[in-house]
Amino acid sequence: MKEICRLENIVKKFNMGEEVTPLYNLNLTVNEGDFIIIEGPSGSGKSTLLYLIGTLLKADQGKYFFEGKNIDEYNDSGLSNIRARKIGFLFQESNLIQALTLRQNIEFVSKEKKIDSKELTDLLKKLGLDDRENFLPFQLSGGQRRRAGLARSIICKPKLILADEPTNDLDQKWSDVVMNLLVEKTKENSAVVMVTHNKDLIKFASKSYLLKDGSLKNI
Ligand SMILES: Nc1ncnc2c1ncn2[C@@H]1O[C@H](COP(=O)(O)OP(=O)(O)OP(=O)(O)O)[C@@H](O)[C@H]1O
Repeated sequence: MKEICRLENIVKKFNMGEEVTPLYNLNLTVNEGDFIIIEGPSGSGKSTLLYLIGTLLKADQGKYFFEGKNIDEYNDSGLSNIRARKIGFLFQESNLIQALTLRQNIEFVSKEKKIDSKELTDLLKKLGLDDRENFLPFQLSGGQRRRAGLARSIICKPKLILADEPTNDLDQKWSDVVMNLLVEKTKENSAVVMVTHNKDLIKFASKSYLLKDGSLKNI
C-alpha cells in the first residue's frame, strides 16, 4: 500500500516554566487503507501527535514526510495547501461558523473543491442530519455538531483523516455509524489516524498502538 506520511524519531517538547516532553523518539508510518487507533491516558500526548501529523505543530527533533517529501521543505502556504487539500480534521471542537447553517458550514469549508450536492445530501442522511441541514450551530445538540464536523472533514475526500475522540457525545448507535463511516473511507484509499482513551473502539482499527512514555507501542 502506498505511503501517505511517515514520522521518524519525533521529539516534541513544551516549556511553560516546567518542561514536558509528550513525544519522544516516536515513529509512525501511515499507508493508504490504514485505520490507525492510538490509545493513551489523558495527557499522554495524543492531541499533540495529531496536531503534528496535521502540520499544525512542528517537531523539535526528527523528520516528518508527507507523500514522500520532508515537510521542512514547505513554506507556510505550502503547508496550508496540504491541510486544505489532503487532510480532514475531526477535532474536539467542531468550530462551526455560528452565522452559517449546518449545510452552509460544510459547503463553505469545501469551497475550493466542487462538492457533489447529492453526495452531501446522502452523507447528511447517513449521519441523521438531513432534517437539520438548515439549522444554525447553536440549534444543534453536541452530538449533532460532532456529526456535522465529521461530514465537513470527509466530504472533500481527504487522503488522511485525523480524528480526536470522534465518538464523544454520541450514543452507541451514532458511535457505530461514525466508526463505520470512517472504516468506509479507508476502503477508498484514504487513511484514518484516530486518538481515543476508549479501548472499546480498538476493534475498528487495522493497527492499534498505545502512546506511552512518548512513543507508540503495539497493542
Ligand atoms: N501548547 C502547549 N503548551 C504547553 N504544554 C502543552 C501544550 N499542548 C500540550 N501540552 C502538554 O503536553 C502534554 C500532552 O498533552 P496532549 O493534549 O497532547 O495530551 P492528550 O493525550 O491528548 O490528553 P487528553 O486525552 O486529556 O486530551 C500535557 O502535559 C500538556 O499539558
